[in-house]
Formats: sequence, C-alpha cells, structure tokens
Amino acid sequence: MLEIKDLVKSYGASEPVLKGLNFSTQDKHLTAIIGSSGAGKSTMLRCINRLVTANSGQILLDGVDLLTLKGKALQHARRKIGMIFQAYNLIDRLTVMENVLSGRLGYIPFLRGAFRKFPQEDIDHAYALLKRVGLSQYVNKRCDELSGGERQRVGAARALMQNPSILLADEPTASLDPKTSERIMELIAQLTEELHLPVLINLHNVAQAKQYAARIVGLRGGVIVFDGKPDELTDEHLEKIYADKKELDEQLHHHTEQSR
Ligand SMILES: Nc1ncnc2c1ncn2[C@@H]1O[C@H](COP(=O)(O)OP(=O)(O)OP(=O)(O)O)[C@@H](O)[C@H]1O
Repeated sequence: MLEIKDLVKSYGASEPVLKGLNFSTQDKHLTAIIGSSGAGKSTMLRCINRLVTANSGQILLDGVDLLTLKGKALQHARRKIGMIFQAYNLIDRLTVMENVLSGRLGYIPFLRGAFRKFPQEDIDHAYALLKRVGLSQYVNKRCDELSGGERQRVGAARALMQNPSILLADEPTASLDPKTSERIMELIAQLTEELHLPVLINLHNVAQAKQYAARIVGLRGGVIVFDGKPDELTDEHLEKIYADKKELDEQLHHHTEQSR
C-alpha cells in the first residue's frame, strides 16, 4: 500500500514543482500518470524512490514513511521499489545477465557484489526473468549490443530482480519507436497482472494510458486534476490536464483516433 500525503517538492529556490500532492493506491494494477512536460510526473516518482528529496509531506509504503528513513533502513525500503527508466540506465559494458543481477546488489555483501559472484538462486531467478521478458538467447551479450526494446526488457527484468512490492516506470517507452513501445507496454501490463504488483507509470501518450491502465491520474502544475478510470477521462478533462494548446491538440487527436 502506497500513500502520499501533502507532498511538496521544489528544486532550489524556485516555485514548488509538487504543491501538496495527495495520492494513494493499494490496488495491484497499473496506474498511468499523465500530464504536460514539466507537470511534475518524474519528480513524483523520484520522490517515492528517494532519487530526489522532498521538502515536506509523507510517503507511506506499507505503513513506513519513506521520507524519514536514512542509511540501512532507507536502503532496505528502496529494495521494495523497482524502477524502470526512460533511458534504461543499464551498464553498457556489462552483460545482460550482469545487469539483471545488479538489481540484487543491495542484498548481498559488498565484496561479493564487487566481484560479481552471485548465489546460484539469484542466477536462476535472473534466468527465469530473462526468459519471461524474451531474452534467454542474449544472456551473455553486452548491453551496448542490444536494441532499445531489448534494453528496456533488461531494465524490466532488473527491476523485478529486486522482488519489489511496487514498480515505478518513468516514461519507459518514450525512447522507442511506436511498435516497440506497444510491445513494452504490453509486457509491463502482463507483468503487472502476473506478479500482482501495483505499478505507477508516467506516460506521454494518453492513448496508451487508456489502453493499458486501470486508473489514470492527471497532473497539472504539481497537483492532481483528474483521477479516475480510463473510460471516465473525457476531452474536457484533457483540456484541464494539458494547458499547452499544441500538446492538447496532439492528445485529443490520439484520443479521438482511439475512440473510433
Ligand atoms: N534536478 C532538477 N533541478 C532543477 N529543476 C528540476 C530538476 N528536475 C526537474 N526540474 C524541474 O521541475 C519541473 C518538473 O519536472 P518533471 O521532470 O518532474 O516533470 P515531468 O512532468 O516529468 O515532465 P516530462 O514529461 O518533461 O518529463 C520542471 O520545470 C523541471 O524543469
């Protein structure tokens, strides 16, 4: 269960990006977060996994306030939060298997991690995940030899290697061509169901949000202006969410195309 209360985040002295955000989910389904560029979507996810530090508020994960944690306790809590990044964030010179295993690094003693000797059960788990994401044949390939879609599959397997209790994905398909982007969305949606995980995913594309998410949250200027089921999201809501005329037209266009 994730509960965000009155979350405020500003970068330096500028106006807050998140202005008292409230959000909670205990459902093990996919929630898409949509909104204009700069609305605060990435900042919201980065506050949850503590890649950035919020100014105030609470983020309760299974009852523990993540914002109060330090050191070992923080490390421990972070293991429960898997993250998939837009730019994959893999280590290019390492193999697919090594990248996936690195998802476990927080769990094993430092020296063993440094020499990359992992217990057999971790290796078995990584194999199983790589098989699930369709990369069995690439286990020993270096990540810089993979396509974007393949890299993102490695990114997903690495996040799941943590056995997370929640999965965050920040524009996971934004660097991919439309076809590959659909495949990755399908994979994430299937994994959400199979693993019974709550997943929060930032998406540029409203049509994809409507297709794959069970719940859509619209952010504008650091506050939630829509929160509902995909079929409750109307053109009027989209006008509220997207301030920029060009962005709105683009999304309305997608939206109408999809409803046809
Ligand atoms: N590290 C940072 N330092 C300073 N300002 C930042 C930083 N990260 C984000 N911002 C600013 O915070 C605002 C919100 O950014 P954020 O990346 O959270 O938005 P977003 O909704 O994810 O946008 P996008 O869709 O473009 O990724 C923007 O104005 C951005 O310039």
